Formats: sequence, C-alpha cells, structure tokens
Amino acid sequence: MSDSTINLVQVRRDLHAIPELALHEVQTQQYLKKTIATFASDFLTIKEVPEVETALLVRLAGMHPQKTIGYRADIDALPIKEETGLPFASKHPGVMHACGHDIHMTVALGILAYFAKNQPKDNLIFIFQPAEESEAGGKRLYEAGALTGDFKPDELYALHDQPALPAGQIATKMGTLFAGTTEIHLQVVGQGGHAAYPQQAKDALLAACSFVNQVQTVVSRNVNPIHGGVVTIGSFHAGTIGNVIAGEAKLAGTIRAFTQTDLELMQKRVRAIAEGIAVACDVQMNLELIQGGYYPVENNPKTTAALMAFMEENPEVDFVEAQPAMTGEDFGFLLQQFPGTMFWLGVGDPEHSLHDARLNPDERAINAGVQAMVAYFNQQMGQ
Ligand SMILES: CC(=O)N[C@@H](CCC[C@H](N)C(=O)O)C(=O)O
Repeated sequence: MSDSTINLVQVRRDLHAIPELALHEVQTQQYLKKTIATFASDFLTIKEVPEVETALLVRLAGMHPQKTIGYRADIDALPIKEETGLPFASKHPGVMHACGHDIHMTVALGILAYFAKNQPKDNLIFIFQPAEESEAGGKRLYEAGALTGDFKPDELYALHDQPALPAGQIATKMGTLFAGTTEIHLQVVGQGGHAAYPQQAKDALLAACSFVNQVQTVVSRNVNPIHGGVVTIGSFHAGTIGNVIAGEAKLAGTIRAFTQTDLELMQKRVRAIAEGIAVACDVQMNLELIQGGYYPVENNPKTTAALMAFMEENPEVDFVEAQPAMTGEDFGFLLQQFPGTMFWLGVGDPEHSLHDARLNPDERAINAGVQAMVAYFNQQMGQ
C-alpha cells in the first residue's frame, strides 16, 4: 500500500544526518521540498509561511472533498551530541534527532507520497512544523494564520515515536495523552568575590542550589499525589574557578502536569520559592516561566474513538491502549484549535529513552506507521 518509488529508509537517514534546532531547520526544509517535488502531482500545492520561515505546508486537493484532514510532523532536533556511532549519524556537531522527528517527517512523507499518486476523496494537508522542542512552532503557525482557508483542517492527527514500544506498534488513549509543560529560565544575580571572604559576596551558586532543591517540594508537597507532576532542572551554569564565589548562575528546567489547573498551581509555587530565596540569600532571582503552546495534549473524543476503533479492528495493525505520559508536545495547542488525535508509534529501542544521545529507532516502524495511517485515512474518506 505504501509508495515504492520513495526509499523511506534512505530519506530517514538523510534527514537524521542534518538535524537542526528550533526555527533553524533550513536544510531540513530544503530536503523536504526537494523530496516533495519528485511526487509531481497536479493536485498538490505547497505553501510557505513568511512568519515561520522553515515551515512547509502541503495540500492535496481531494476528488470529491467533504472535509480536510490534517497530518502534522515536527521537524526540529535537540542540542545533544549524538553517540550512536551510526554511519548516517548527525553531521551537525552537538545537534541530534534524539526525539525521532526524522521518523515523524519520514512517515509523513510516506503518507504524502501515497496520496500524491492516489488522489484522496477528501482534501489532505500535511504540516511540516518547526520548533516542537522549544519556541512553540505549532502556536506560531496558528497565530500566523497559516492554518486557515484551504489549509484549515477539520480534523488533525500527529504521531510521536516511542522507543519503549515494539517497532510499528501504535498506541493512544481517549482524553489526555501528554502533559502540559512550562519552561523554567532562571538567572540568579548575586555578587562575586574571593572564596575566603564569603561575607563580602552574595553567592549566586548557593542560591541556585537552594532553588534546585526546593522546587522538588512542589510535586511532593503541593500537587495532589493522585494527579502527579514533574519539576526537572536540566541545566545549571555557574562560576568559573574553585576559589571565586560565583556572582551569577543560570538554570533551565521544565514543569509538567496533566491539567492546566495543576500546571498553574505549580507555576505559582515555583515563583513563590524563587521570591523566598531572593530574600533569604539577598540575590536577584530573574525568573521566566514560559508555557508557550505546550498545553496538555487532549485527544478529541470523536477522532480518537474512530482512530482507536480502526487500529484495534485492523488485523494488520499492532495496537495497544496507552497510558498518559509526562512528555510535552505543542500539538496540545493545535488540539485546542482543531479536533484531533495524537498517538505513539513504537520504534523498538527500549534501552534508550527519547532525548538519549544513543537513541536508535528501529526503521521498520516507518513502513508500519505509513501503512496504518494510509489505511485509516482511506477508511475515513470512505475509499
Ligand atoms: C516529546 C517531547 O520530548 N517533547 C518535549 C517538549 C518540550 C516542551 C518545552 N520546551 C519544555 O521543555 O517544557 C518534551 O520535553 O517533552
């Protein structure tokens, strides 16, 4: 059922080798354009978005359209130094497709290739979206008005790869699939000085350490334990040498919860902790909390029931019901605008999680993802 004229494994490897950070996906966009140009279809149109330069939207006009079905793939990578040792490993130092967006793009291209040859009954749009890991690319596209007119989906789908699931397995659930998230950016400003004269300095590093420790009480003491939540500080930079008290520290992290109410409670507590430390340590705590478009990913009841029923009943598909996960996704923002469903695609690498420098997805997942979604879209369109 998939299109044999495109070598999807090669496409994935090409994309894997050229990972780019959020809003800098220039080579990736060029590669996508070049590949899509080979589909040469007279019902295919491409749209670029001046406000989100690295985005690429593709529309296949349906034969007898009654609706427009959207499919979104994110295209950015992470600031991680790849450690897979693969022959097609990242050519861009310190940047890696460690979240599998190379797989996401490839599956989208596979579905697109099929329908570019086999004109769909309904309209199909493909959204190659920059900046999922940070900078909220989905929200940017929406706010730029890119998903309007001919490019307005009546329903919208997206997948995320999941190394803990066997290659090709599909999993989703009704309701909330992923958490809402908020980025923490903190600059602590104190006063540097000699290690031997702490009384003349204001130790920014010590204040930052208190922050790292105290924010761990938010989940253990403020959030209902039945609901759950996450506060992780993933980056900490302070100081230059052992005998100088650090005058500045910079931290970054993330807050996560399954409901917007819990997320806002956690934001409030993190702010209060920062304010308390500012007083206690006599430092400035310049705290920025950015939610952007990272709302909880809430699957729509109708599209999700349809997708789950199809996947469960299709003997070709290996489907399981998913548990909710604390991963975030700016697809959560798009699902507030359009009804739709996000699902996991297993990529069979249980030793390595997403964001691990050794992540090595099993490429057999690509074809399974393409086949399942082509079959689902065909069924949805009554073809
Ligand atoms: C699937 C995945 O890993 N998504 C990212 C989304 C990042 C959200 C935001 N930038 C944050 O760090 O809070 C994730 O880390 O879950």
